[in-house]
Amino acid sequence: MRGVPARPTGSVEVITGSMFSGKTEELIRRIKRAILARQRVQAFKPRIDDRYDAHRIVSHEAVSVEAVAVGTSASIEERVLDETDVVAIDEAQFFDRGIVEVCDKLANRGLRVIAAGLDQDYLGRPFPPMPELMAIAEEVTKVHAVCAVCGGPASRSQRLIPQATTVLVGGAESYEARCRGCFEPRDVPRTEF
Ligand SMILES: Nc1ncnc2c1ncn2[C@@H]1O[C@H](COP(=O)(O)OP(=O)(O)O)[C@@H](O)[C@H]1O
Ligand SMILES: Cc1cn([C@H]2C[C@H](O)[C@@H](COP(=O)(O)O)O2)c(=O)[nH]c1=O
Ligand SMILES: [Zn+2]
Repeated sequence: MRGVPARPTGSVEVITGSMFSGKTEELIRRIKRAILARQRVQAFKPRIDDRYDAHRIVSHEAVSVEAVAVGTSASIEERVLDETDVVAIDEAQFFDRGIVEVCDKLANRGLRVIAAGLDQDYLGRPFPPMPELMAIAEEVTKVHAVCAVCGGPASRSQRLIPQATTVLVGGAESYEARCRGCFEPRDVPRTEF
């Protein structure tokens, strides 16, 4: 019987949630499983995120994998090799809007694209370009941290220092995970705005 012509089916998977929710751990888990399945994986991170290591994706628990740090979504597209099966991207919220089209194109070429990133900023607003990335994804996984105040499931990132720019790279010294009830989006002193 003549079957459907063999054509690799690509896809976009998004892993999202607040800070400390395990997005990077889940991304690394998927990367490791793909490598075990002998798939060729390329991992990328935004150059701006130099918190733990410039050339590795590193979780808050210090689990890490090798990655290429790039400045723009176009650099990801340029660097993807013909033989690559899986493209993994961490901190996708730090990329320009072009990341949506790049992920879409790669998936249309038959690649599996896995992108992890924050869904909300420190004020609880959708963090572009994550909403658009989630819209074009085949699969969205929302993970939760533990609320630093009440111990419930946390969906928000509470900024602890008075800085009112959307982008502020940092870890536990500047942010904690909070649930909806404990989140105080206006905790930053107004004079600092
Ligand atoms: N409030 C918290 N809730 C859950 N995990 C936390 C919390 N604070 C620190 N962690 C640690 O962070 C790890 C998750 O790190 P990571 O995958 O880098 O998260 P994300 O990428 O979502 O910021 C957890 O395994 C845990 O050890
Ligand atoms: C809420 C929020 C976070 N950031 C920064 C802080 C960290 O550098 C990353 C998130 O890292 P994680 O792997 O999810 O822990 O984003 C920011 O710049 N602006 C914000 O509003
Ligand atoms: Zn709470």
